[in-house]
Amino acid sequence: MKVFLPLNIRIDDKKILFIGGGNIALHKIQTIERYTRNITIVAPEIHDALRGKGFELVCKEYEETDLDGFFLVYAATNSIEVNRRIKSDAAARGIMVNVVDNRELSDFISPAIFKENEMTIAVSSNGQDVKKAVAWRNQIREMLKEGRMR
Ligand SMILES: C[C@@]1(CC(=O)O)c2cc3[nH]c(cc4nc(cc5[nH]c(cc(n2)[C@H]1CCC(=O)O)[C@@](C)(CC(=O)O)[C@@H]5CCC(=O)O)C(CC(=O)O)=C4CCC(=O)O)c(CCC(=O)O)c3CC(=O)O
Ligand SMILES: NC(=O)C1=CN([C@@H]2O[C@H](COP(=O)(O)OP(=O)(O)OC[C@H]3O[C@@H](n4cnc5c(N)ncnc54)[C@H](O)[C@@H]3O)[C@@H](O)[C@H]2O)C=CC1
Repeated sequence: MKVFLPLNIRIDDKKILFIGGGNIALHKIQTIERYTRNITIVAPEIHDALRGKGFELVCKEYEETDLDGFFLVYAATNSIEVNRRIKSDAAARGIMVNVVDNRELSDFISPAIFKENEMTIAVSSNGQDVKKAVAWRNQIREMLKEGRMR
C-alpha cells in the first residue's frame, strides 16, 4: 500500500497546473484557491465557474510540454489513459502529480480541509476511505463552531 506523509508545502511562489477543467477540477480548485490563485488550467472544455477568477486558461488537449515550469500537477481529465500519460510524463520531469482517478499513481493526495484564517485542519485516510476523512473533518469543524475546541 502507498503511504502519504502530511506536509504543508509553500506554494505562493510556485505554479500549479490542472489538466482537465470539469467537475472534479472545480471542486479541488475551490479548496486550493483559498491558498493561491497561481493556477493554470489546460482542457478543451473548461467549467464556467472556473472562468473570470484570474486563473490562466488554456483551451486545448494536453501535450507533454504543458508541464514545463510547474511545481505541482493535477491530472483531472475524465480519461484514464490521458491521466496515466500525464503521470508518466511528469515523473520523467521530476514533477509531483495527483491523479484524481488513481491514488496508486498519485505522488500526493488531497486531504479534507477546514480553513479558518491562518488555521487549517486537514484530514486524510491515506487514500483509503474518503468518506471517513470528510466525516472526521466535518465533526472537527462542528466541535470548533460549538466552542468545544479553542
Ligand atoms: C485518494 C484521493 C485522491 C485525491 O483526489 O487526491 C481521492 C480519490 C477518490 N475519491 C473518490 C470519490 C469521492 N471523493 C469525494 C470528495 C473528496 N475526495 C477527496 C480526496 C481524495 N479522493 C483523496 C484521498 C483523501 C484521503 O486520504 O482520505 C477530498 C477529501 C479532498 C479533495 O478532493 O479536494 C474531497 C472532499 C472535499 C470536501 O468535502 O471538502 C466525493 C464526494 C464527497 O464525499 O463529498 C466522492 C464521491 C463519493 C461517493 O461516490 O459517494 C473516488 C471514487 C471515484 C469513483 O468511484 O468514481 C476516488 C478514487 C479512488 O479512490 O481511487
Ligand atoms: N478524486 C476525487 O475526489 C474523484 C475523482 N473522480 C474522477 O475524476 C475524473 C474527472 O471527472 P469530472 O471532473 O467529473 O469529469 P468532467 O467530464 O466534468 O471533466 C473532464 C475534463 O477533462 C477534460 N479533458 C478531457 N480530455 C482531455 C485531454 N486530452 N486533455 C486535457 N483535458 C481533457 C475535459 O475537457 C473536461 O474539462 C474521472 O475520471 C472520475 O473518475 C470522480 C469522483 C471523485
